[in-house]
Amino acid sequence: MAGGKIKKEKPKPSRAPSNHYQGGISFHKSKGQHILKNPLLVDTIVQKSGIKSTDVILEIGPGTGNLTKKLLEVGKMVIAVEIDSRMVLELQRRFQGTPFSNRLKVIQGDVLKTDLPYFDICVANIPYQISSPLTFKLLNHQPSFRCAIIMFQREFAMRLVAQPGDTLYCRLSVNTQLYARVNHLLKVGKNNFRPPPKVDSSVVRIEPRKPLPKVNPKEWDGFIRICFIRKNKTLGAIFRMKNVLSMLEKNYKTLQAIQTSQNGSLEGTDAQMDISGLGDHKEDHSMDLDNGTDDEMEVEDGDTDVEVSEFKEKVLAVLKERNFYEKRSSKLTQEEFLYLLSRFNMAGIHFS
Ligand SMILES: C[S@@+](CC[C@H](N)C(=O)[O-])C[C@H]1O[C@@H](n2cnc3c(N)ncnc32)[C@H](O)[C@@H]1O
Repeated sequence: MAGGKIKKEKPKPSRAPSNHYQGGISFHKSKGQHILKNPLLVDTIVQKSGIKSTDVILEIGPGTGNLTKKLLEVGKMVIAVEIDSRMVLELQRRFQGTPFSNRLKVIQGDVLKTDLPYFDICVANIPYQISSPLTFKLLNHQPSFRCAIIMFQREFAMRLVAQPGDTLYCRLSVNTQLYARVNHLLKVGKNNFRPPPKVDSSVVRIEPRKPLPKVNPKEWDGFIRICFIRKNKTLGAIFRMKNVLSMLEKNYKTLQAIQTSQNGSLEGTDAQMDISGLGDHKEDHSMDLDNGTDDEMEVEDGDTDVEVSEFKEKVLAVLKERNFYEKRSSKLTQEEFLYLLSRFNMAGIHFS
């Protein structure tokens, strides 16, 4: 071999231990099947969850059971909802005959269509495509649970926790934070999963507010949708838009007609109502974040001004209080949104 190059063997990249059970199953991307393969990460998630030995834990999408096993070690009981019958079989095989088997209940089905039982805490590495409806299904769950520790796509997680003024502050942030305190717990890289997803992930803690705010979810949703039509425009500009004003005027007249005929009122619309509809944030999955306009709805806004009408004056009078007219949704706090909605409602202006 004189003169020949000696080929040095490249050191193999150090990997996180991956001795977790994979069950020899092929994973379906369409079901968001990215299995946690790093046991150290699973331990960290469980430790950060603050599970008590008396807790009934809800796990969504247990897969082959890598997280499930750790949850069974610390909690009283695990209720796991899994859509894929192959995974359900794998779980049964894995825990059969172990001391865990009578503390694990597996429900086969789509979590979005399943009536969830009582639980104290939810810990889950979920399929990312159901992030938004699942979050609002959980927040709508009664009796309320202590907290949920959930792995989300990083960008979705950052939207959940975004504060007024942050680029990612959007309808999803405002809606979630109305019903829960949300904290970012942990950044998780792609290589902790098998197969690795295309995007990075984050673990978030969601703690439902107790009591829930007294707000009509439909009114709130209608109002917030309008405020975020163009989140960087002033509220004055948004509420002068022809489509917005004519929609509000239609609501106003309908409600006036109902009240006159029934001598009724709009009471009885508190937080007991279903909030799961707030999970419609399709636009929030977008990875296309050009200059903060990602959260905007499709509306015509060329023809902004309608002729000065009594109704328009009514709307603008509310906005001129505390100078909301000049403010933008991208910087408005939860309290300001709640205040403004209550002022609109008091003026007879409704959003649903
Ligand atoms: C990201 S994997 C997590 C697997 C496992 N928890 C882990 O961390 O290794 C998501 C799991 O959710 C399941 N899943 C997908 N859609 C679901 C749905 N709508 N309802 C319940 N489970 C679902 C998948 O089959 C898969 O097992």
